Amino acid sequence: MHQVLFKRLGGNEDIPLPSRMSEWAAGFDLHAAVEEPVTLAPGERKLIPTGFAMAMPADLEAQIRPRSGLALKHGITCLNSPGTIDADYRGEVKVLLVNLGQQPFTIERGERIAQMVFQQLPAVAISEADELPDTVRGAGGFGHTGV
Ligand SMILES: O=c1ccn([C@H]2C[C@H](O)[C@@H](COP(=O)(O)OP(=O)(O)OP(=O)(O)O)O2)c(=O)[nH]1
Ligand SMILES: [Mg+2]
Repeated sequence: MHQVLFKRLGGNEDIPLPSRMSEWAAGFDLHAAVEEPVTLAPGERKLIPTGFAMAMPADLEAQIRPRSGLALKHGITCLNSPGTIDADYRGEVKVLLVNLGQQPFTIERGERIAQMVFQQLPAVAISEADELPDTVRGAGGFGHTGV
């Protein structure tokens, strides 16, 4: 079990910490810590605060992903999906929402706007090489096997 610390930031005692809505949910839902309702016009993007900062073990990352219900019903998604929370980030976690729908969408304080999924990262060390090992695919990509 990985221990992740959430620190509620001042004035947000009423905002729930990220939580799973079902026992085996992959994502912890994030709540908007906006002081007043915020409206996104069609095509508009805004950075929405969540009211907490966090600390997780160094081999974890957290991904901020859209909620499919908001995407389907209102065209609301995360512009930088999936957003990346680095293990050494101690600032407020924020969600970059964009309205791809055709109607304005208003975010109320406390509303669930996105979800956070934790991932374990492999240890990686990079080194420069003059040659790379051959493969059957080689440099083929971007649909070279057909559609
Ligand atoms: O949706 C997001 C994406 C990022 N962050 C925070 C946590 C993350 O650790 C930090 C940096 O994010 P990222 O590496 O994606 O952005 P960057 O443009 O590379 O900024 P930096 O130079 O600060 O790494 O910003 C969020 O709160 N929400
Ligand atoms: Mg970065």
